[in-house]
Amino acid sequence: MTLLSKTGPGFAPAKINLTLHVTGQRGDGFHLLDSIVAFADVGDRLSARPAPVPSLRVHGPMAAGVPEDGRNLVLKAAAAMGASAAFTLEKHLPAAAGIGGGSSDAAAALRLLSAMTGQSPPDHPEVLGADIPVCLMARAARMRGIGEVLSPLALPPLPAVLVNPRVEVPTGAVFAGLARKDNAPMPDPLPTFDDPRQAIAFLATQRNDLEPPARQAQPVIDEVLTALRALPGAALARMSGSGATCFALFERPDDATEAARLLAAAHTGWWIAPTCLS
Ligand SMILES: C[C@@](CO)(OP(=O)(O)O)[C@H](O)COP(=O)(O)OP(=O)(O)OC[C@H]1O[C@@H](n2ccc(N)nc2=O)[C@H](O)[C@@H]1O
Ligand SMILES: Nc1ncnc2c1ncn2[C@@H]1O[C@H](COP(=O)(O)OP(=O)(O)O)[C@@H](O)[C@H]1O
Repeated sequence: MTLLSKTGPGFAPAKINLTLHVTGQRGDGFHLLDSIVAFADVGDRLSARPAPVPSLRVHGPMAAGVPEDGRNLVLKAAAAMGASAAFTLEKHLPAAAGIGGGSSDAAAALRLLSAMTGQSPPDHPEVLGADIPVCLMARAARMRGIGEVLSPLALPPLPAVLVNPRVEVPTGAVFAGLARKDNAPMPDPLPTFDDPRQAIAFLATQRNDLEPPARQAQPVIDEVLTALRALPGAALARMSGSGATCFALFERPDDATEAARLLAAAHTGWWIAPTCLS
């Protein structure tokens, strides 16, 4: 299990798509989305110090396989700002997992460089990655367009358990596996939620359209969803983003903590994090 406190511009929280409707496709192949996005209190930690040449060192429990060269979104973000720093990234989130780890790291780099240089982040961060605008905002939002159209959303804090079965799912391949690209959007405006129970009841009527193609590519996602649905107090279980990370929502934080403990005992190879989404 992993647990981190949520503070500072270098904190790169996990992004969770509580819903993810694919409503169309642009001429350039990118898909139009309608998604409720929330952020966890688990995440990576990025630090930066001024340096004449950009560099990156990655360490931490999920560092294996994460590139330290120009392929890393942290260095791509620095290049987009025309700024230089020596970065250290403490990696706690699994990569290629549907929780925007790389995007959240890139957003943290933009925040840190902005504070360091006084420059504003780029006007179109979606050019770096569709999830980067919402990760720059790092608070609950309705996300539309390909990810660049954002409206802040008031969500009650939602106790949750995140689970990744340690298989990587490439985002582009999951979009390519969609049977339909013109699915219905969410209602507009969205309802308001006074408490977790109301929010969960609404979310249960919505979808993640990427779930069927991701489950086809990685059947272990079915096993994760079944295990989450069997947990005491789990009110809703669903996949985030293009997978394979799934989440269960609870009405009470203690139930999420206990559920994560039970699951970690039964599945020692899975990445499991109790959290609160907001
Ligand atoms: C699906 C989502 C939902 O939040 O999350 P993840 O599964 O990545 O966490 C995001 O839209 C992913 O955003 P991000 O991971 O930044 O994607 P990008 O690097 O921009 O694009 C990777 C590939 O995904 C496809 N893509 C991505 C976003 C989008 N709106 N339409 C697409 O078709 C494209 O094939 C693109 O080449
Ligand atoms: N800082 C980073 N952390 C993790 N992966 C990164 C990072 N920068 C670039 N990548 C590359 O981006 C790919 C997608 O990673 P990630 O953003 O974690 O996935 P997802 O978009 O599914 O949430 C990985 O396969 C990895 O090679």
